[in-house]
Amino acid sequence: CSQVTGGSDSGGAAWDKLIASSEDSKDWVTYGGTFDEQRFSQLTQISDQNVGQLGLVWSYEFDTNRAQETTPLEYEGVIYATTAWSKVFAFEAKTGKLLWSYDPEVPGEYGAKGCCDVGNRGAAIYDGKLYFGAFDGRLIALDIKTGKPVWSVVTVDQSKTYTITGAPRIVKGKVVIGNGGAELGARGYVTAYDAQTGKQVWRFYTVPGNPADGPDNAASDKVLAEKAGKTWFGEYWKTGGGGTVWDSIVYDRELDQLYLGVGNGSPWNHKLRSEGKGDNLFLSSIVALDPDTGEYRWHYQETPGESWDYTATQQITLATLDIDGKPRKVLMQAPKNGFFFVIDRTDGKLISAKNFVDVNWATGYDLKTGRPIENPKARYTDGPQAIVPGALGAHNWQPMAFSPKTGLVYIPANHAIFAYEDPAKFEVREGRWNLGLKTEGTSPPDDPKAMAATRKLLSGRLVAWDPIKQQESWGFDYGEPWNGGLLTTAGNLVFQGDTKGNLRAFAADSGKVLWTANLGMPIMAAPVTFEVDGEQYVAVAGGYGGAYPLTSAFNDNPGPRPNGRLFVFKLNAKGVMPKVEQFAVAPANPPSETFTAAQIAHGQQLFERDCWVCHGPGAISSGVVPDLRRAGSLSSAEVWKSVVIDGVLKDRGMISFSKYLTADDAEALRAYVADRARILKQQEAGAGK
Ligand SMILES: O=C(O)c1cc(C(=O)O)c2c(n1)C(=O)C(=O)c1cc(C(=O)O)[nH]c1-2
Ligand SMILES: [Ca+2]
Repeated sequence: CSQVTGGSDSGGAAWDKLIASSEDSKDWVTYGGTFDEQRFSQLTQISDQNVGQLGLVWSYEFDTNRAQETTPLEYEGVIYATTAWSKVFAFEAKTGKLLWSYDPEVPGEYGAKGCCDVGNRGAAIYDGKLYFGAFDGRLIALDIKTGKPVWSVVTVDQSKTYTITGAPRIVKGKVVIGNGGAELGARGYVTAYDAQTGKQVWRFYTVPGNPADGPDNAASDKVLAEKAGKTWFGEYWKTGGGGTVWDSIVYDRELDQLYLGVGNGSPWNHKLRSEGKGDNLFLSSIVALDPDTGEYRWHYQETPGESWDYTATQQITLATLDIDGKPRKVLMQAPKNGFFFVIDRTDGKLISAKNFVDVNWATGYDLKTGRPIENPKARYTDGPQAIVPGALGAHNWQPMAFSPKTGLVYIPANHAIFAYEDPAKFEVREGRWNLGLKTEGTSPPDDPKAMAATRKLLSGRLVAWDPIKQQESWGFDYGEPWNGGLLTTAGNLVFQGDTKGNLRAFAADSGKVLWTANLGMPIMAAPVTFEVDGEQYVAVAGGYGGAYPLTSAFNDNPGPRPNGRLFVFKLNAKGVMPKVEQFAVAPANPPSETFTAAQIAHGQQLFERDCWVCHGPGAISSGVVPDLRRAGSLSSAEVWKSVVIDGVLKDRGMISFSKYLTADDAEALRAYVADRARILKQQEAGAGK
């Protein structure tokens, strides 16, 4: 195995400078560390011999307790970190001194447009500027020295439910950015802008639009007309079709090619999206483009006719692997659907695919056709099905890492099942979730024994995967899914954080745990490493949120959550871990009044339609947003209505639902949550609390 190096890039002096610093492991200048997104550092000062002496240099408390997903960048002694709500901070790496910060002031109500919290995964550095996407769809360029805005463009139709959570990528003088929104209804695309001016260069739509509207006048017109259009049926455009590129965008310098990781269908349910017919290109695909023009080169579709939120947006890693005695230029991906893909990046042909976790939707891949061999029941067309991996994915946005030294890929894997069922009726609800699934009647059971049995089906694992043999080399188990992203180094190390706040260093070859520090809060983000003045540092952001905490009733800690923090380590540093405030959990707060059974039942139906996606199934929250069973507002019909109908908390993301709910509906919701609070109170009393 070897790193991807060389290539004949022609992007001018600034581009050459970025390439040079990306290849020098001293700085961490791109999202994935290098252009090949291996998240492998050549630095060896911190190694398997001395990692036990790693200590805290400094930490910095951010001003938000929402999802912290950032991969910080480090360039010439300065760390640049993004936070939830798309804020940016610049620190002197050695001391933690804040040099500047920038808040794009994303309107709080925009939070309700996100499927999966208001996180931001990172920024891009180029030619004296720092580029990042704001949650409300803006792409912003800051002066890297001062943090002052240089230009800003709106990349989406802000009247719709588009969001940006992913990092922009730099390609030869252009900034490329995608967007998210396919749970609510979106048509995916990426856009390239001139890095100097913010002027649009090209746009590529990943799925066809409404044929009645004619071509888009975009780089994708030809391939959508000639190839993709034929694979769609019905009135898919009513919900946009999906295919959002919300995370991975990778530039291949050897082949001068851009790869997009394309997302799930909108709605999820293939039957409702496309009459159950057709592959629906380019959903759940990796698409290769000409980076100069945005024109299509090839694609490989991982999940044809996607129906489970199986995105192919997950990290795309480039490498050269020796396969059957021949060096092959490959890309590797461990997408949501649970199979590890090795793909020839010269032509998009599937080389191998093997499941890296338990899966039941398919038994394998036919290497001749490149298609999955599906379990005939997986499409839930004849009744509900419990499918694994579920919508959370066997692997989500948490970055994986590849060490050319060990030849292993380190995957932060989830084991999480999901029940899919056709709805009785599907009506598009503009601005809200449009999955095309039955969500009513899917709340978790109250019986603690049944809850415990379900909880057992959820776990996580660090999988050290051999991509040539397509088998696990070693693994490390976690009791919960949603653990942190990965970093690997030439010092034979792998770093990963977990949901319990433990940051560990493992021996990259054997998996032996060599060092652990507890940061006092869950860690989802990936660590990075860099060198300043001859000393190697490791940095990672702590903080919880994102898709799993919001939509799961099985979080081990109901919150409220402390603010996220950036932590920086080096050898022999003696900094004391900050005392992270652990908030007391408020007791259940059922109001004394009684509600009718009809009210409660109606409220449950509405909750299971509109509320669970943030406040948790059965109103059991992760504490990332409030646990309503414990909320003060529950005691007062008036206060409750002021929130749900009048939108008094819209600046915190809790918009007015007056478009979707009447005042009577809001009161029914209060009745349901009150009932949930009453049950929680009984459980608390039973537990002697
Ligand atoms: O379909 C989409 O457009 C879209 C967007 C995003 C996003 O932008 O964060 C996520 C997802 N899907 C998704 O399926 C998912 O599991 C997910 C997790 C997260 C997160 O930040 O924790 N975002 C997203
Ligand atoms: Ca999605």
